[in-house]
Amino acid sequence: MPAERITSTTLAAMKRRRDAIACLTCYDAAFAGLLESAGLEVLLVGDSLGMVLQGQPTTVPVKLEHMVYHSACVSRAAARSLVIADMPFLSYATADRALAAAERLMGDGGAAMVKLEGGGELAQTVARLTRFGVPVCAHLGLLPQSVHRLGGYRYQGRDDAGAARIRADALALQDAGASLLVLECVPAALAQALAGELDMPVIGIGAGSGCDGQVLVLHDMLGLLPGRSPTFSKDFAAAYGSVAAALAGYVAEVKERSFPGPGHTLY
Ligand SMILES: Nc1nc(=O)c2c([nH]1)NC[C@@H]1CN(c3ccc(C(=O)N[C@@H](CCC(=O)O)C(=O)O)cc3)CN21
Ligand SMILES: CC(C)C(=O)C(=O)O
Ligand SMILES: [Mg+2]
Repeated sequence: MPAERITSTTLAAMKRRRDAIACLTCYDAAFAGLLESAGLEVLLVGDSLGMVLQGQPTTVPVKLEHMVYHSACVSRAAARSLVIADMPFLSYATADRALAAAERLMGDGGAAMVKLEGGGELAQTVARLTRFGVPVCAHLGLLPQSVHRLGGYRYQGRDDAGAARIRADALALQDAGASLLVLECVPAALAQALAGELDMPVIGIGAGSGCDGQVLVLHDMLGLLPGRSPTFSKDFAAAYGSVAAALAGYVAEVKERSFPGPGHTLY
């Protein structure tokens, strides 16, 4: 009998038990099988695929079609893990567009949750999605789709005003119905405080070890992008010697909260 599917309810229970959530990005069926076997609870079909698979300079050129295709590849091979699909650039610029994008990502792509980048300005959109049965993961801190406004991939929430904005955004999105939060490139102290305050689990990337779980880009943690991976990432393939061992080592280090260590925590 197949094990029960992981949902946002499973992840909320893990948070309450202080059981760390292990997540990686995943873009195809072969890796989906390996990641699920290694014990990853969450597979994120990230729009990072634009940079990692397509060789684009940013995630901005990624299209809904691309996300639907890769979500379908991953979800076909994942029986138990929660498959989250990124909504690409501007595909959730209005609530109507977001509902149409969710229809494709879940209906054709087989995703069980969608993720969108932004704060309180998205509360109405998140409320509409969740009211119609679309589980939503929020994404705060460094927002790669806003790289042309931000001027680069830099840490966010480093001053009091920035930290207060991220906190207010997180509370607004949780109130609107978001059931998960990815916090990218914020100081570890801020991420730990938010994880303590919020009911929804907080999955960190470059946000220290005080989160409820961790996510990395698969190709970074497998050392497939030498010289092009962020400092907060770690080459688990170099540390463990094979793909399967790297995935198992990542899950173990996330669960025992030894990753990210001080060397992978910038602020
Ligand atoms: N391969 C890859 N890994 C990622 O983690 C990733 C992507 N691609 N594409 C989409 C976004 C972009 N991300 C990035 C990209 C670069 C940095 C970076 O170079 N950060 C600097 C810190 C800058 C600062 O000090 O504020 C670093 O040294 O890590 C961070 C996140 C995270 N995501
Ligand atoms: C880095 C994660 C959080 C992401 O959004 C992506 O891979 O696109
Ligand atoms: Mg993304």
